[in-house]
Parts: sequence; structure tokens; C-alpha cells
Amino acid sequence: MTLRDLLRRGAAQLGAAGVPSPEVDARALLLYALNLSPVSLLTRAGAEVEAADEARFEALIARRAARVPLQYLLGEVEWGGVRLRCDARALVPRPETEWLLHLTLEALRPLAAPRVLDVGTGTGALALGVKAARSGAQVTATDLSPEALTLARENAALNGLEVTWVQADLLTGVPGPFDLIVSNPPYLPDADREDVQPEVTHDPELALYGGPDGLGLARRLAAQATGVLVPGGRLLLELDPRNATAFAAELRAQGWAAGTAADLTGRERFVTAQWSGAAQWSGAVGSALP
Ligand SMILES: C[S@@+](CC[C@H](N)C(=O)[O-])C[C@H]1O[C@@H](n2cnc3c(N)ncnc32)[C@H](O)[C@@H]1O
Repeated sequence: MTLRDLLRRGAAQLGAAGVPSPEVDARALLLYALNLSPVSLLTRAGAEVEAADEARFEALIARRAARVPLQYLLGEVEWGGVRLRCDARALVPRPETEWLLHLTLEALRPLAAPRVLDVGTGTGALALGVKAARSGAQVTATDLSPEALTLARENAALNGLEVTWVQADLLTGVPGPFDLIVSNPPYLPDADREDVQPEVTHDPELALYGGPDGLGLARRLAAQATGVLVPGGRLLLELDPRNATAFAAELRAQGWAAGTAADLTGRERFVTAQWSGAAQWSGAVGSALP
């Protein structure tokens, strides 16, 4: 069996299993299984594959056909300028969240040594993406999940980056002040549980659902944020595109200057808000977790 034939067979198996991008995934798994570069796949497409290599690829294809996320199989992904180990301890960082990182870096541009908080950090993606791009930033990241924080610490070590990791319920007990808070909170409406792609069932439940309308965590986070943001400080959120415009209006009604930003497919997915400072920073919010 040649490399080309093996790739075609793997893609066909993934397509039959309903995997959304079978050719892309089969190619990524073939490169990984055989430790090939993209160029060597092209130049050696007609070469015969050894039985052990074929078996290794087939085992990965079988797991992907069972809808195990591609990122778990590859172990690591490139995301937002950093390498991230991905497994069941935290949500697999999504490509659309790279645009939230971009918006964050744009907002930080005027600040020489910004103090940044990433709430619900998961793999550490946003916190590490900020730190990698802005070494002078002081970055803190929280998560309620100790497992996610362990993975985030591993990812920080993998990239040689320093972030302060805090186990907390949103901002509870987190000492400010911050110039910018960024978060991709759990935002799916609870009813979506019945309707997610099989891969999403591998993400931790805690990472996904935000209450009946999906905005429970975002509302609580915005209320807490006014206590730790400096006057003029920013809050940047990723939300369900079904909710972002309405949530920006909610924030405006509470005294924020708030609007939305579209993702690369044109859907209003991000809320960008600035706090006027009417309620001055007053130190940590609430009490620390036991
Ligand atoms: C949608 S995931 C985002 C992960 C990561 N920031 C990313 O963009 O890939 C939401 C994260 O929020 C965390 N989380 C859920 N409830 C939380 C809470 N009350 N306080 C802090 N973190 C929470 C979850 O454990 C999860 O890691």
C-alpha cells in the first residue's frame, strides 16, 4: 500500500464516520503517525508504507472515526503562537478564539506593562497567547477546575512562559487591579446539550454550558469585573453569536461602553466593553475559595 492509497483509505473511513473534514484530519494523522513533513508526503506519495506504520495510522483513524477530537490524537496543537497540549482535562481551544486573542492584543497595544486577567483559562490558551506576544504583560489566569489549571501549568512550562494561575470561581478572591479582563466563558444554553457534535462530548461539561440562556457566567463575570478593573479598563468576551448583541446591550444598560465584534466568518461573537470607573476598584472581589 502506498502513502497516497493509505491517505485515501483513511479519509474515506473518516468521511463514512461523519467526521466534518475527513481529508484534512486524515492528512494530519498520517503526518503525525509516520513523522512526515508536508513536503515529504508530497514527494513520497507513491512510496510503499511499512506494515508497522500502516497499523499505527489505522489505529489513529479508528479513534478519530469514533469521534475522538483530532487534537487529543495529535497531543499538541499550535494555537495563537503557542504550543498547547490538549486532553480531556480542558476544552480544546477553538480557532475562533484566536480572534479573541487578536482583539485582546490590539486593545493592549497602547499599554506598556498591562495587567491582564484570563477568566476560565482551560488549557491556558488566552493567557499564554497574551504572554507570548507581550512578554512585559503581567498575566493572571483563573479556572474553577483544578485539572484544567494543572494542564495550563504544563502548557506554560512547554512554552517557557510565566503566568499566575489561580483556582477561583470567576473573580472571587482574585486581587486586582487589571487593565483588561478577557474570557471565553462557558456560554452554550443548557438545551444545546442534546445537540452538540460528538467531539464536543469529550470537552468537560464545566467548560460548555452557561445556564438556561447561556449567559449566566458572563453576567456574573461582568458584575464582578467592575470591582477589579481600573477606570477605563476593558472586558473582552467570546459568547454564543446568538447572544453577543443582546449581551452588549445589557452591559450598556449597566453603565458600560459596549459593542460587538465579528469573528472571521462574519458572526457577531465577541463583546468588547469598557468600564467607565463609576465604581472604583476596591481590591479583591468576595472571598477566596476554601
Ligand atoms: C469555554 S472554556 C474556555 C477555555 C479557554 N479559555 C479557551 O478559550 O480555550 C471555559 C472555561 O471556564 C472554566 N469555568 C467554568 N466555570 C467557571 C467558574 N465559575 N469560574 C472559573 N472558571 C470556570 C471551565 O473549567 C473552562 O476551562
